[in-house]
Amino acid sequence: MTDETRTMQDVWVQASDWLRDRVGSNNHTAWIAPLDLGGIEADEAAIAAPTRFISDWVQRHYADAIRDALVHAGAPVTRLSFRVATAPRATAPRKRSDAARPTPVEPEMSAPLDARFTFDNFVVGKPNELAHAAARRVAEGGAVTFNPLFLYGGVGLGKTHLMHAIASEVRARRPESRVLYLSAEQFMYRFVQALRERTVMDFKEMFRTVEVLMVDDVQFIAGKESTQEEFFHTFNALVDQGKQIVISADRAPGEIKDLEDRIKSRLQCGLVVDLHPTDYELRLGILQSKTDSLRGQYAGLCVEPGVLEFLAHRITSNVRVLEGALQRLFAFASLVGRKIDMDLTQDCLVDTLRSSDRKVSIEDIQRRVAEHYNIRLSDLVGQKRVRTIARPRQVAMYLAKQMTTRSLPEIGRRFGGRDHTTIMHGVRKIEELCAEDHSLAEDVQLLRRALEA
Ligand SMILES: Nc1ncnc2c1ncn2[C@@H]1O[C@H](COP(=O)(O)OP(=O)(O)OP(=O)(O)O)[C@@H](O)[C@H]1O
Repeated sequence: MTDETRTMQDVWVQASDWLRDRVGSNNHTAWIAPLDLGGIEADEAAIAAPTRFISDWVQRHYADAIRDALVHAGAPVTRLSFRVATAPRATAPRKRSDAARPTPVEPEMSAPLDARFTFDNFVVGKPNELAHAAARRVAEGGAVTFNPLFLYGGVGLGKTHLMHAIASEVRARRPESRVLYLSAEQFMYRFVQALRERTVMDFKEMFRTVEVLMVDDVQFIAGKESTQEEFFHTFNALVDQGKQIVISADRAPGEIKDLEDRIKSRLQCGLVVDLHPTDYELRLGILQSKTDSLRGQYAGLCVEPGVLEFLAHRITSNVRVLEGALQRLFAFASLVGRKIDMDLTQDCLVDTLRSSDRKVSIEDIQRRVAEHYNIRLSDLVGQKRVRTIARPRQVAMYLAKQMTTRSLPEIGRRFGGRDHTTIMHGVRKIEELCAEDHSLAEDVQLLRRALEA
């Protein structure tokens, strides 16, 4: 071994240790440990990864961290190049070439977990309490009581947060059990790669030997036939073995278009839980919790009374937007040296507040439609079937579907606990009628404009 390679290894060992703190030890094992530092030329470091998948993932998620780590270890690099190494690595912590066959589940199969997405950091309120309880139940382990756990809900309501929390908790409680967490997109990507490289048997074997399989955003496989087929078999094999499966999606299984019926019905076999849109109390709770952690980052900054209540009241779209607004307030206040009060909030969040203003709620729609047709709101959401009430009700259902991001089951709930198929029927009916009935089409346009105003 030459001096030069020894030095290179020293640099890499030091950088790799530093990265462990930065990315967390699970991510380190999965993504950093398999890498090698091939060499440094001028200001460019050559990083060797054992597979294309790892190489792509690391480039997308850890390039900046690796650059920082190398600088920290005394190598002033500004650029990285990646290559897939075929030769056995000299200092590999996990040498693939040493293994007689691949370990049943390679750590790199699992996507990295965000260390902030834990149960401790998840604020529980009425809209998410069932999803939270079910997620906790799965994370605790023991006999599998529902399989799969299917979590669904609109954008930014905490699905991924709960998925990561389950995976982290299982790994912490039972480090020996293999938890595989990945998005449906990664599942497809790996499957296609296995087809290309003729390693489908390894692929099957790897998936079928996990204890807990977690697939995020499963709606992604809709319309992708071979991936669906493979997913179906993987799913069945794991359920047969009594292994836990957790799935998330942006809508209920029955509502995912272009998903095979047999998969839909499989997904509905376990516990299907909806993360409801947040209510005021939950938003306020989340803001308070995030404020506590931001105070740690921005020492000396505090939030004046009334600001969090104002935000919880005005930003109702989703938690991601709420979080982003609060972060922006802290960053802005620290930059301009002002306190976080109502004035600063109005100055800093003009755009966010304006776009929230444009949001229409199902309640607004119902109220407006009831007024327009001169019927009582209670009748609009009630059970009467006379045409003079049933038709306006369908108009309101149609507008709710068109003008809000709420799912059909969610709309059904707001219309006196109706089934999502009833809502779908109502929406279609109005679509059809509008094509032939001008006065109804005009009514709908009028209502829409009034609601948007
Ligand atoms: N109840 C909650 N408590 C604390 N943070 C939350 C809660 N719900 C959501 N968040 C935060 O909101 C952000 C968005 O959540 P997450 O990424 O889990 O959404 P999602 O439902 O997976 O949405 P998408 O479908 O867009 O990926 C995250 O930063 C998450 O930590």
